Amino acid sequence: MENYILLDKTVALQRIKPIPENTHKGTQGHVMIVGGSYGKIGSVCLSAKACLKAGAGLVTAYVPKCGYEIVQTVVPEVMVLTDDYTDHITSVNHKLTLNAIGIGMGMGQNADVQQAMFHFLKMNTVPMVIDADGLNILSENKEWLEMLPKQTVLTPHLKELERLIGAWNSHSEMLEKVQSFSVAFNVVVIAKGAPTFIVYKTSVFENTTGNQALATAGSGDVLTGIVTGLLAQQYNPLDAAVLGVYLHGMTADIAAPEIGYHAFIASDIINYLGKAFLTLE
Ligand SMILES: NC(=O)C1=CN([C@@H]2O[C@H](COP(=O)(O)OP(=O)(O)OC[C@H]3O[C@@H](n4cnc5c(N)ncnc54)[C@H](O)[C@@H]3O)[C@@H](O)[C@H]2O)[C@@H](O)CC1
Ligand SMILES: Nc1ncnc2c1ncn2[C@@H]1O[C@H](COP(=O)(O)OP(=O)(O)O)[C@@H](O)[C@H]1O
Ligand SMILES: [Mg+2]
Repeated sequence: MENYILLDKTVALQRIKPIPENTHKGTQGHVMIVGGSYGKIGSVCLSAKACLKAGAGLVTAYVPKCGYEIVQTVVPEVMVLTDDYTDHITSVNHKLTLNAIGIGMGMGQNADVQQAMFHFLKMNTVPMVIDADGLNILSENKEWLEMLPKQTVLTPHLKELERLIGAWNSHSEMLEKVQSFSVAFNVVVIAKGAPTFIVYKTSVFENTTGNQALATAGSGDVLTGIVTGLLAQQYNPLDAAVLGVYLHGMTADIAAPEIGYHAFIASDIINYLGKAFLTLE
């Protein structure tokens, strides 16, 4: 296949940038992570913390009211804005100047949430990563895909991908369908699995890091936080996706000989992220 690239250390090294010595939190990028609903605020905590650990300067979580104390307690470094409603998001109102937005994890898909997503997409021009229920809502309303800012990053696992592009009969057909989808809507697609593929138009990157330790709740939420954090630091969307996937997988590769596959949880991806970055120093 044309433009088929194995995403290894060499490819990652070509894309990583050093953090300037004289930078400050205001220039490291401000991210808003939008998501959560009653019982699924943890997904936002994981995403927001991962985003900070990927180097973002400021992170604000936008959650329903029930998430306020949870996020403030679990991740004190993260600022919190709340929706007017208690259990789920009904609108995305903010006056922040943002560099990137990650949206969808734990958000649910009821009618209020879908309306909030529609009005948000109609006005938003900030670079975006869309995950989980954000993707499921787009699958239910495919005409909304036209509203996405160019090179929006979508992070479906294979089930979410099927909802978005329809079923496929072979691996090569899946990649062809993702490529056509990427061209049609000018989006970067992270097709998550074992392995993960990053597709932008005709380019396909096959990731070489990661292992079965990542098969654990919240590991995708963490990936969304990492990619959004990189996007806010002025990586272009494809580079943010490529580097984010590589580093996310690397955490599990570093952890495997130390703690094995069973006990590794999504918070460990966050804990090992520093060591993963160090492999690219
Ligand atoms: N602590 C939390 O608050 C958590 C919240 N989460 C949220 O829970 C909501 C539901 O997410 P789910 O992903 O479980 O729901 P989905 O219904 O989208 O996906 C799960 C289903 O897809 C199937 N599937 C097939 N191939 C798969 C693949 N390669 N990877 C994953 N699943 C595959 C699974 O077997 C399962 O039936 C999302 O909003 C998500 O963000 C989850 O991220 C888990 C942690
Ligand atoms: N066996 C595996 N090998 C490598 N990576 C895996 C494996 N299982 C899961 N992953 C990775 O873990 C993440 C799971 O994402 P997702 O299904 O969205 O989780 P969640 O919604 O619970 O956060 C993806 O990045 C996926 O590539
Ligand atoms: Mg997920």
